[in-house]
Amino acid sequence: MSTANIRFIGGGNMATSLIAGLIADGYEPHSIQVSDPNPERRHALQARLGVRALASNVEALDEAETLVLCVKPQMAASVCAELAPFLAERRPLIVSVMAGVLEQSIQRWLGASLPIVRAMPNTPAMVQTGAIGLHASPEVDAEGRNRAETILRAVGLVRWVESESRIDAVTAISGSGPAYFFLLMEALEQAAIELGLDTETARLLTIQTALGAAKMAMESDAPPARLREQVTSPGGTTECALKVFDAADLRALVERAARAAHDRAVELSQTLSEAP
Ligand SMILES: NC(=O)C1=CN([C@@H]2O[C@H](COP(=O)(O)OP(=O)(O)OC[C@H]3O[C@@H](n4cnc5c(N)ncnc54)[C@H](O)[C@@H]3O)[C@@H](O)[C@H]2O)C=CC1
Ligand SMILES: O=C(O)[C@@H]1CCC=N1
Repeated sequence: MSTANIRFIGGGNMATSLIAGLIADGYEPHSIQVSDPNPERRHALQARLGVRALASNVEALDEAETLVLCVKPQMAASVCAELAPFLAERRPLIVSVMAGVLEQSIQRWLGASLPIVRAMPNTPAMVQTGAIGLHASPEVDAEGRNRAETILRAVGLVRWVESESRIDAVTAISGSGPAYFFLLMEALEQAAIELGLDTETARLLTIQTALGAAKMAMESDAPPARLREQVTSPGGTTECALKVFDAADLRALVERAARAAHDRAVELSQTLSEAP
């Protein structure tokens, strides 16, 4: 099995991030095809990334070895029903990045127990710094697991999870996670402006600080708590700021936010598994 001929159904934000990351890793644009009903999306994908973008999902399947489902969860049932007659014989490996869509639901809509890998990537895949959780249905053989892992590893760090339900936890942490960090960046940038820095300086210092903290956390043997302590001089400035976060119980707030994302993924799984 090769990783060649990857087909994407749905060419929105997540597909664009994955395709951009794959091309940056050396995948040939002509080995990738994508379908999307939105002509602007198709134009952007073709112009920016050089991949073939089609209006028809069925036409995009042409010579598919790996099929990546990148539509919104609410579109999953109708898209699978449309593709079903064209997949049963070919049996490509199906990779679904859809949040809250169960492997069994996809198989039911496709009318066949095709091999499904659920992947939960995030948009930093675009810059090959994605964080990706994977789970394989029992139909996926070693080659299929290897292929999915090879494709996703091209765009970031990959971790397999043992049970499918853990994909909902991955969704809440790394799938949605970039938005949490972007929110913090927005807030810090705004605070910098309030404190008198010009807009460009506020943005650059904020982004570089986030990058530096992430790089240090990744490269250091010390856990984040220790790295935080190294910044926090007794009686100094950081201590004052952290006291404000503690008073608002930031940790509990973060846990509640992650749980809300997780619970929404579970809710989607349940609702969509009951869809006809
Ligand atoms: N955006 C993110 O950070 C992440 C998204 N995901 C998952 O990726 C999937 C896509 O999300 P986004 O890319 O953010 O959404 P999006 O709205 O940017 O992209 C969805 C694309 O599907 C297209 N589409 C609509 N109907 C279609 C059809 N019948 N056939 C083919 N394409 C169709 C739309 O035109 C749109 O371009 C979702 O299931 C989401 O749960 C997973 C991880 C992270
Ligand atoms: O917000 C969402 O539902 C998708 C899944 C993870 C990130 N974006």
